[in-house]
Amino acid sequence: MTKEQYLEKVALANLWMRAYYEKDEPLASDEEYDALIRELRAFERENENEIAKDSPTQKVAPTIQSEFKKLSHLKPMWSMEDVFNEAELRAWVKRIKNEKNFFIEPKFDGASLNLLYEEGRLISGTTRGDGQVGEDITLNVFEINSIPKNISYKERIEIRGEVVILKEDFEKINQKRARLNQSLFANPRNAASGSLRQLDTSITRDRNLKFYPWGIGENSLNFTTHSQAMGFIRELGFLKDDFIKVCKDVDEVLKAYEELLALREKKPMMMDGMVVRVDDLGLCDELGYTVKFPKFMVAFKFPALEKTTRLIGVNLQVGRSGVVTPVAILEAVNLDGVVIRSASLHNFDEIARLDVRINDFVSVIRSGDVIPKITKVFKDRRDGLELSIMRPKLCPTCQSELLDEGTLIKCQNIDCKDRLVNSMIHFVSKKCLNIDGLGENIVELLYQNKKITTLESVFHLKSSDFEGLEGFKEKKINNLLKAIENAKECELFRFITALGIEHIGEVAAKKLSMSFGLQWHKQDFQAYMNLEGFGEQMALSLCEFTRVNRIRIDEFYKLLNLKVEKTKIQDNSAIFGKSFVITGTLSQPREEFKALIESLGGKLSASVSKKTDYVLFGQEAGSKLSKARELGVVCIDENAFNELIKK
Ligand SMILES: NC(=O)c1ccc[n+]([C@@H]2O[C@H](COP(=O)([O-])OP(=O)(O)OC[C@H]3O[C@@H](n4cnc5c(N)ncnc54)[C@H](O)[C@@H]3O)[C@@H](O)[C@H]2O)c1
Ligand SMILES: [Zn+2]
Repeated sequence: MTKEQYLEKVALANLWMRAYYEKDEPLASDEEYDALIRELRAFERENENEIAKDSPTQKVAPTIQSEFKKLSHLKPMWSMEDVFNEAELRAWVKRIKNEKNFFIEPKFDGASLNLLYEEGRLISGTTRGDGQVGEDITLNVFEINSIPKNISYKERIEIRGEVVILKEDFEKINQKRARLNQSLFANPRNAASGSLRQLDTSITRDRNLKFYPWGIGENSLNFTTHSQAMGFIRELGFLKDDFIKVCKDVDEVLKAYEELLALREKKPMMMDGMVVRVDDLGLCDELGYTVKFPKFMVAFKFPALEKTTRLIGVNLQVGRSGVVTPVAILEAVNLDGVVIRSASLHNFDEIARLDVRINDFVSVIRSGDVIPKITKVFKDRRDGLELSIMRPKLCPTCQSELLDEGTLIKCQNIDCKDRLVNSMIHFVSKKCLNIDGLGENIVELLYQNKKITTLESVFHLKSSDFEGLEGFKEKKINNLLKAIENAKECELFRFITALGIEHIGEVAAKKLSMSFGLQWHKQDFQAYMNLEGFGEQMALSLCEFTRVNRIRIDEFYKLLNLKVEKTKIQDNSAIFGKSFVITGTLSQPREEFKALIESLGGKLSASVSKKTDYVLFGQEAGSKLSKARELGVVCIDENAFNELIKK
């Protein structure tokens, strides 16, 4: 590398650092950034006199420009040296000339936070910043529940730790940001940092952040080991992870690493490695610091779960409802042992929002979910060879014209092969008719051989249909036919779920089955609307589906012998057949009143109309009660209700 190339790379690394620390919007994946830093270090080792003053290797982080007031730390904060394998860990051990008593704990992937307590009161909270000066985010810090505002220790002390976001919350926040057309957080770390470094404290409150202490700055404690000191700190009311211990030698550290790595999927927050540090504080002092990190500790990194790859194409999949879903085809990339070749793009609006094109470099992450996601498109790396992803006009399977509804694009041909096959796969799946032995591949095979053509045809399958099909021996055929026979006797709600009606999942199917039994498909809009938890979309979808399929469902019944569990209803009660609306806060959860009313043959509905018989109201009842009074509906409180049902 020439000096010029070196300086260019320093500038690029600084640009990436700024985007990462200042905007929480990385321009590269960690892997790429780390590779760049390794190149810089290699040059700097060979050319000690040429090291650029502003090289990222010479500072914890750049001085952050933001809208926050700046606050100096009493004691500096540091970055941490990485080791990636046993050899590098052992090399570090050799360098520090210490082979025993290592404190280890998870390295959560979040944002560092420095808390200052005086006289037992939380005074301020600051980000790490450039290590000397951080951003004053005290107001936001007060919104984090796991940070005690008062502690029993009265001396002045700086407590440092990691603010993390849970994986499930990360997914939820990104889903919400996608809906609001905002850029996604690339990873939970950026999300945690972004949630702390913003001016609206209510956002911080809503994000359910957690704080885990890992260190102490300014203090006048008198402990001889880090483990003792942190034990004391945690007792002041901070969160504690289970996986914290002192290992007596390097072998134990290596064992702990394997154990912690095995816990990675299970932990509710992201970990990017295990922190290993010298436990003896006297020795730590002796070892001291470089310009960038303590010499007495390292981050023993885990394999990356987020990487940069290239989008090389888009596949279109037609689901059972006809919705066409674009799936990104990626240049294969290994995320912690799993080779990723595709990622869902959800829909065409998502593609437009990300402005992702074929040949783009993208960042993919596997967080809590199994399905990898594209969180970033690196637009500044485009070279002009990118191709736009077009909204399709024709169904990729049956070539019929697609209906473009905006967010969703649908194939409307009900005989479209993919629609049929996917409907059948759903129909026989575990949550639906649960026909063991009819997996995806077999459904495809039977469809291709024209043995099943409609949902009904599954029930007409006979031994001879399997003749000549690969892999089907007598026993397998008999088992499958037996499973189909059994499925005929399944519960009604499974059958309703199996039909795959839009917006009607298992819970709604149960409700329909409980409320209307076998007549569930002969109700009107208002009857569906009156069901607890049913909204307009669901009711409309049911009306539309049953209008078209009413006779078909009756024909189905002739083939099947469905079990109906209807709520046992007391038909002689005083409220039999009466309709109720509940409003306000009652002495018991609403669910209990609902169950009681339903068991006595009463009906519940969500809104008040002239047809409502009773409004049961509790504390702080609002507009529903006033509307009921206006309409002259009988309004009763809990006491009156109890009297009524006694009759
Ligand atoms: N993608 C990019 O463009 C880009 C840019 C800059 C940095 N980065 C990434 O950031 C990382 C380097 O950042 P860094 O210098 O802030 O270091 P770091 O995040 O790797 O390590 C230091 C930090 O670890 C945290 N930490 C978590 N658990 C800890 C524990 N138990 N004890 C002590 N500290 C703990 C602390 O907040 C501390 O500040 C690298 O992974 C790098 O790839 C990426
Ligand atoms: Zn089609």
